[in-house]
Amino acid sequence: MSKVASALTIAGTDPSGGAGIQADLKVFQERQVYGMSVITSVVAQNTLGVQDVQHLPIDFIEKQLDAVLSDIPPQAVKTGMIATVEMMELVASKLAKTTIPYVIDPVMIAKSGDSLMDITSRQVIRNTLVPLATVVTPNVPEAESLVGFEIHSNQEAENAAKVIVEELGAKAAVVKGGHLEGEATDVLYDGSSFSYFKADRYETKHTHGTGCTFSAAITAELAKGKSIKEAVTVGKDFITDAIQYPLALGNGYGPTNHWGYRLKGLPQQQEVLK
Ligand SMILES: Nc1ncnc2c1ncn2[C@@H]1O[C@H](COP(=O)(O)OP(=O)(O)O)[C@@H](O)[C@H]1O
Ligand SMILES: Cc1ncc(COP(=O)(O)O)c(N)n1
Repeated sequence: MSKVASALTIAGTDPSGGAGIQADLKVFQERQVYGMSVITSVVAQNTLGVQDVQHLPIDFIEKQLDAVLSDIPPQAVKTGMIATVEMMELVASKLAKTTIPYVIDPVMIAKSGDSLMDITSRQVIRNTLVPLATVVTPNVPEAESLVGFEIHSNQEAENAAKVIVEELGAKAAVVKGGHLEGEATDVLYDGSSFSYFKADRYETKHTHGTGCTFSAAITAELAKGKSIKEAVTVGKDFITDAIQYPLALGNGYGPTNHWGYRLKGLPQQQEVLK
């Protein structure tokens, strides 16, 4: 009997399937990792935006965490949408008792512009969850919020990654360049050196869930025992293929293609822009 690695995502939902828990579980499966999930908030959203959010009661989130952690301890954990201070404190108290590799995607605002984390929590995440992280994967606005200065270049992204590690206490940080100009370049700092992960930038509006997909792939690789640098390399390839072979679903910012990597080498699909 072969033993499969397992990974846990603690996040909000996306009934349209492109982001949040639904995206994470698809990516875990694609990376041959057994996926588990704890839901923090139920979100009524689609490719057009967020229509409504219901946070689950804190004691019920705790019951879900205890149910999973006491029965099938994962080899890696990721958090996505953790909207409130209470939720951050709960998750931090559980993860502080473990040594499981932990990826934080500090989800703050959806691609549609809707807020997924309240303003106070954006400050509190720095002191609660970030110090526990193996890797933090902020996009540019999230990194700016974490470090308190603006990022317009790869050099400023490097500075931000360094602050997240050396001042906020994460083991490593990848500042993603999806929101910058030019190539889609992400900067990793692991406490000793910087690594650059570069890909062509594709002209597409189907970027709903890119951050979730990237961080879930990194989590899956850490669960399999890969190093941080190896995991980010796989995550970058995985998200690039997921963006490169879009599905053209929905009427807004469509989801990425979570099996895009299987199409590697084929001509890029034609987008059907609606
Ligand atoms: N248009 C694009 N073409 C290629 N890669 C992209 C594109 N947009 C984002 N990426 C990549 O997707 C990943 C997620 O980045 P980003 O979109 O910035 O995150 P988020 O979803 O958190 O805003 C990063 O590796 C980034 O470089
Ligand atoms: C529940 C949930 N979590 C995260 C995102 C962010 O998605 P993106 O990766 O497009 O910023 C989202 N829209 N919904």
